[in-house]
Amino acid sequence: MTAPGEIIHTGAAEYPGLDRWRELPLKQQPDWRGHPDFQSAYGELSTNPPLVFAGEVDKLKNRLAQVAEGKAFLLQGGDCAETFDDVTADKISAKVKTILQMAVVLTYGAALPVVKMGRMAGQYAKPRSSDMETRGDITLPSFRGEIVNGFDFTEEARIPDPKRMVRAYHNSAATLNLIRAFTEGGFADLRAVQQWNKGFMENPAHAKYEQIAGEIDRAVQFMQACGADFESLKRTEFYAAHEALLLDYERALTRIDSRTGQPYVTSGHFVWIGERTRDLDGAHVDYLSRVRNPLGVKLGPTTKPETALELIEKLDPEREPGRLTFISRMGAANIREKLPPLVEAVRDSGAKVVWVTDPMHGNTITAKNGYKTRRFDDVMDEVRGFFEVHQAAGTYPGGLHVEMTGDDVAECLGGSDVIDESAFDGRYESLVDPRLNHKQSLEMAFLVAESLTKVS
Ligand SMILES: O=C[C@H](O)[C@H](O)COP(=O)(O)O
Ligand SMILES: C=C(OP(=O)(O)O)C(=O)O
Repeated sequence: MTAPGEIIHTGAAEYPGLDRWRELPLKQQPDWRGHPDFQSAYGELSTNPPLVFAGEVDKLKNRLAQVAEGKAFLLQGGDCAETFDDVTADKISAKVKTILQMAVVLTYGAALPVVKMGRMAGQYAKPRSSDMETRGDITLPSFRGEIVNGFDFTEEARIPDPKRMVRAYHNSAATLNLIRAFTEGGFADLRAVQQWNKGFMENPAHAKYEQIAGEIDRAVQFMQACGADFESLKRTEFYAAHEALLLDYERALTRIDSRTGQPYVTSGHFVWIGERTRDLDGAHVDYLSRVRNPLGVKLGPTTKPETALELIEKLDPEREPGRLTFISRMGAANIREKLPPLVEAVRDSGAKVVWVTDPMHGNTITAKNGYKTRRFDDVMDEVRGFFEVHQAAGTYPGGLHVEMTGDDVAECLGGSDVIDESAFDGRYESLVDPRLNHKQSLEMAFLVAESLTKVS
């Protein structure tokens, strides 16, 4: 049996310091190192092929360096928690389609390239506020994402099972394969994406976006008339991102890049550290400081300016362009007060990070009928606050990070095609946090495009 923290030699990449995290406080993990299947699952992941290639990861870092310079915009979107059952062509294509649609609208608004990234192909681990969940008089371990345990409220389902990491790996591979096929194989054709957006405009609830939708349409027609190379516009880059929460999984999928001799997390192109695990002396910050991927860190309302600066020091000591993205998730009520000191401190330090807004996680409420939800108006208010703060500080609002889906779910309240609480029964599918549905996601893109048109 392996003691917690013991280094397991199963072929996983060896690199000086890479295993230092094992000696540090490690939050939000299942207690499964003694499970009879742990070693074999870890071993299998350690020798499986990487899901992404380090060269692609470097390319993304270059794209993010452009964002940090204010020359591109970043869109990160996808599920709160991916599920194994949702690894289907329909669900994946709906998500990719929605992100591409949003990206076209944002590209027009920003008049800049949009870096497209899914919370996809790896977003299987969830941090929880509480280790236990109680329903009636039964208390069981919390659901921690399908990479760890099952959602069903039974004792058996909630036992962490390391074999789930292997299933998550294979599901991520299948998802990534389809994303690559879609985005390389013609699905991303700008003209097709524009046709999908026309479908959105047919709903009278969206008439207020007519002007900007018409402008985009004319721009596409103009490009066509000028003989623009639509062949090259049939393909697009699309990157995979997830929270690097489960360090056994991330460690097992770390590989040494044969070109540079440097370690990369190969479970996705971009990984982020969550609000609950970003302790300066914790295992997550240490581990991710040692891999070469571009990294995100979530910053909630309790973040102090000096913490943001120390995170830069730890995660990006070389000040490498595109290395670090700060994803603020303050809540609509806080952003105008809490974000400015952070943005100003980072600006004054001379460090260049990408600033992204996550307008979801600070705006969670419980609906009267018990569902976890978010109001579309609060989400949009936080986005507006984000732009205002950056405008006042003379810094660049670099992107959006949203929990969304391509399906017609009812999880967040509001939007022009209004969702109210009565729609939750039957159309609420998320296993953890509420997502914007397809229409709400596009509506957000139109609203952000309007703000960007004013900024640019
Ligand atoms: O997605 C984020 C977190 O996992 C989630 O907000 C935690 O939710 P909880 O407070 O229900 O545990
Ligand atoms: C858990 C998440 O966010 P945060 O760390 O900001 O709470 C998330 O993005 O899934």
